[in-house]
Amino acid sequence: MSRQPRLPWVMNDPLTNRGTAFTAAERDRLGLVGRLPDAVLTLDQQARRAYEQLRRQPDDLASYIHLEQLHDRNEVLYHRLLTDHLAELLPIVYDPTVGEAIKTYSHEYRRPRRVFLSIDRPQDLRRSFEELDLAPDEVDLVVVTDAEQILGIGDWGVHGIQISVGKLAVYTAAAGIDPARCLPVVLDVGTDNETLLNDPLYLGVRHSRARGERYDAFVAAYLDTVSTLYPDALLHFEDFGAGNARRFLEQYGERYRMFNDDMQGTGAITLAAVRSALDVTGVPFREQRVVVFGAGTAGVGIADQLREAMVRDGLEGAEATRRIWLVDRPGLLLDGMDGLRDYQRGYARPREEVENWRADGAGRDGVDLLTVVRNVRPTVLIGTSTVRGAFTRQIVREMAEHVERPVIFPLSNPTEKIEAMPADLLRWTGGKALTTAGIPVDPVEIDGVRHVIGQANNALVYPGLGLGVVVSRAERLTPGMLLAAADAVAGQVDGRTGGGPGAPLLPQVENLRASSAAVAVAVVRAAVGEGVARVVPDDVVQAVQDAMWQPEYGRTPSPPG
Ligand SMILES: NC(=O)C1=CN([C@@H]2O[C@H](COP(=O)(O)OP(=O)(O)OC[C@H]3O[C@@H](n4cnc5c(N)ncnc54)[C@H](O)[C@@H]3O)[C@@H](O)[C@H]2O)C=CC1
Ligand SMILES: CC(=O)C(=O)O
Ligand SMILES: [Mg+2]
Repeated sequence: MSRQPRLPWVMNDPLTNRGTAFTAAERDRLGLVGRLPDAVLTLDQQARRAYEQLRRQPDDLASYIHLEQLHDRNEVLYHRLLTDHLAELLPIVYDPTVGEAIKTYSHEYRRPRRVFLSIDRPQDLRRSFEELDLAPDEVDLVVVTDAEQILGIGDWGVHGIQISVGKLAVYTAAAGIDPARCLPVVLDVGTDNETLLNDPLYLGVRHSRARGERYDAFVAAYLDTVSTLYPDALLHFEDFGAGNARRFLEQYGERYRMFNDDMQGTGAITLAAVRSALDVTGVPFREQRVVVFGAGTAGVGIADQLREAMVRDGLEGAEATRRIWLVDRPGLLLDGMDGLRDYQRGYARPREEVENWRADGAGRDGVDLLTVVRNVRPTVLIGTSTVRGAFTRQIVREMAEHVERPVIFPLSNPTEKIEAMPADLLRWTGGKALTTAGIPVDPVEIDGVRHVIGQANNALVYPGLGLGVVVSRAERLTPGMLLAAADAVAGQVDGRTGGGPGAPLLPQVENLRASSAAVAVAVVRAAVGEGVARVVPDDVVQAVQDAMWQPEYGRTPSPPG
């Protein structure tokens, strides 16, 4: 006689489990008699208990682990908690704590979440999805990383699965993307992180990072497989290394419904924040001088979006490019420099430009950021370098000498990588700086004015963008849809003239659900306008509301088969 010692399927699957909220009738029907204590709790009561347990965790990493365990037990309850305490919990399940969690993944490992693809087992790629048993129309979103540049903390191999998980948690919490219709994926292609390779508990494939043809073929096979199996899904790329991110978007962006968050999402949120800042300064885009420190995936993605904004504001392409200066490890990027990456080349400055800067410190070893700021007199300074403290007091004061309201965005994540804390930027400029940061930071009081700092993190834009794609079933993600998303984010802010001194440049995380819905509406309209929508809702606002999944127990799950 066969025995079934395991818990019934319904409690093992976090998408169907309700724990103590199963009613007596459900317990009877689903084989749960005697499996649960007598009381039947409401979701509210469960959420209260879960929150109390969370509050007892000693630190952020412990809170992250606690929340992930809940995520693995009961998705509705997990998302209910996240939705109820969004501003408090986003920094735990996402940036910055997710960075800590990624570093310790092999040691803190409890349960796997979804799809691990090993470059050493390419024959398993298709099967790894097929055995999930999802129909072609049952997947809205697939977030994939190869973990080469996780946030600003570098190469973390298979640990990168948690950035895919974290990004998806935000999609659901912020924009109500149904968690049952999402897949987090890691392409485990090896790692160059020697700490991991030498750790006996490391869970990924134990060799250096595959590159070249083998790697490219694996990514191509991934794209072919997911787009065939799930033809409606948005294929989100996250935290690939500099170069690969852009290369894949350029190579495949026309063929697949693809989105690179670090380039396009970051570009869009930064554009929104600059737009809000310019509402305060009153100086148009075409007159900006932009210095980007850290010319990688995010930095050049931002440069591209700001350049486009200047073109829309009346400049020729070449004129707009001339208003952007990129600074990277060798200093200001100059024509003919050794090691210039192809995506940086278009922004490299003519060497003649810096000839007269020599006296200011532009030596043979390159032109450093201070010298660039002194000579360029930027109106906007962006940090995407991963270099903590790179925006020194001297550099910031120098910038503030030449411009009334310096716009300074230190965007590197997590906290240990930020170019300057907004509180310092405000102090050093007597409250004049218009600033945001990639991480959440507390308000700062300067001379009696309370400055609320918006979070310039792509999390403020990609959830709404994704929802817009889901609702419109757009064939592609177009530049017009990205621009609409940025405009919709900026439109949530009172242009500070309305908001008053110290008001944030971006919508507050507390309002993220409303803001994401507004972004989705704008994205659907843009998709329709550009002719890429496969669904054209009569009432876009209502269609977006209707599409937002709510963390509630719906119909009783029925047994499979
Ligand atoms: N706030 C947001 O929404 C986002 C923030 N980021 C942050 O931006 C940072 C960069 O990310 P990615 O662009 O993906 O990485 P990346 O590796 O593509 O780019 C980093 C760039 O900074 C340069 N760099 C490193 N050290 C430098 C130094 N000492 N001086 C000048 N340049 C230096 C590198 O050479 C590289 O070009 C990370 O901290 C990441 O968290 C990235 C995406 C979104
Ligand atoms: C926010 C984000 O995507 C990053 O830091 O990579
Ligand atoms: Mg990223």
